[in-house]
Parts: sequence; structure tokens; C-alpha cells
Amino acid sequence: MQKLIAANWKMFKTIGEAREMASDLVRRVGEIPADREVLVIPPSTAIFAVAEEFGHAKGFQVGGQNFHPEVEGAFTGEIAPRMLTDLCCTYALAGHSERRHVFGEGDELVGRKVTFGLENGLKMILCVGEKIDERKGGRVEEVLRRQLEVGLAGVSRDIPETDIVVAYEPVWAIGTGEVAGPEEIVHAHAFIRNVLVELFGEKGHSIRIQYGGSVKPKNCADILALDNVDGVLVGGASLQAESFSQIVKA
Ligand SMILES: O=C(CO)COP(=O)(O)O
Repeated sequence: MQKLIAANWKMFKTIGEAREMASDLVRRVGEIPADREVLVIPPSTAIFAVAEEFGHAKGFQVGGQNFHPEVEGAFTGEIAPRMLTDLCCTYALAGHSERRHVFGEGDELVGRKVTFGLENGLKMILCVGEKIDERKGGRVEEVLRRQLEVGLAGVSRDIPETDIVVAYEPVWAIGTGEVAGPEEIVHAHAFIRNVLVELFGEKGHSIRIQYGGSVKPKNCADILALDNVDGVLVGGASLQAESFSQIVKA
């Protein structure tokens, strides 16, 4: 299965900055390794500019960080999945910890986004992960199970396995420089794999599980080599072409 190497730019980069980085990235990466898929997820204002810079560069994709699960309507400030596909997006995120914990999104809303995005032409990356107090309280599995079961509740068992991705992002490792240790990653990913098999049967073995949280050029090869790590979702280190191109090729 191809590893999914994704850049989450969060609320960084104007159109000009995004264009510059996108063209630099294409130049630095050159040909994407055959076993990799590359996805850049800019703020919505810069998605189309990045898609244009990627142009015909083979294999570079763009995605959306968020959307509202309706076709269209009176939802000031929101954008719809069909507006993301209109901007050439192939993927979107749901349930990122910043959406959950800064903007108060709960599991049910996250689940509606996953289902609605899939029904409207997007592949969906469901982000899950425990907070530090949940880890200290021995509740990692309980939290992951709930986020997966509710987040994937509306997803048909018949969807292609490449349409859904789970990103394990322990909240305490995001933007802190404190990457989860190999045992923590392997344990969490194995647990997620088991839940995916419970939910989707055999297909659960081929649904990709990304790791996210302080991924850098210097640690990404080791992380990508761990069991059940089928890609990475990168924040800070995805903002420079130099570091993200190293991660793509690691
Ligand atoms: O939130 C993340 C990706 O979605 C991870 O961010 P950092 O790589 O900056 O820790």
C-alpha cells in the first residue's frame, strides 16, 4: 500500500507564500517515490493556487482542512465539500485535534463530516488522539475506540479502502516537539488496526493509519518504518519545502 505523506499547513501562508512553497516543493521532490502519495492541505484561501502550481506535476494532490457537512445553504463562514472538490481537492480532514479542542467539535459532528465528505467526492482523513490527561489516566484505548466508532459510524463497509484514512495524532505531541515514542505509536496503531478490522472486516487491514505529532525530517524514516504506520500527517515541518521534501523522500 502507498504511504500517505501529508502536509497540514493549518492557518499559515498567503496565496503568494503558498505558491512559492508549492513550486519549490515540486522542484525539490522531483519524481515522487512509487510507494508514496503526497498531499498538501493549505488554508482554503490558498488551495487553488497550490493546485495550479502543482499543475501537471504527477502525484501532487491538494486537500481541505475542514468543511461543513451540507451541500450549500445559509452557513456564514463555512465551505461545502463540493467547493473543495471544485478547487481540485481529493482529500479532507475531519476531527483534527484543533477542531475538536479549539472549536469544540464533538464526535457526532466529526462522524457526520466523514460520511458527508465521502458521499460528496472526497477521501476522508479521520484524525483521532488522546489528550495528555487521558493518557495519564490510562484512557488511551477508550478515547481512540470512541473517536473511531462514532467517527466512522456512518461509513459503509463497501467503500474502497483507499477512501478512508485514520490519522493518529496524540494531542500532547502536536506542535510540542515531543514526538510519541516508538512503543506508544506501535501500541496505538495496533489498537486502531484492531478496531478497523472489527468495523470493516478484512478491509480494515488495508485502511491506512498515519501518525502525526512533531514529525520532522530527522525522525520520519524511523516512524514510517514502524508496524501499521502507513503515512505521516505533518504540521510545523511541512511549512518549508526543504524539510517537507526530505520527509516525502525519507
Ligand atoms: O497537527 C499536526 C498535523 O495535523 C501535527 O503538527 P506538528 O507536526 O506541528 O506537531
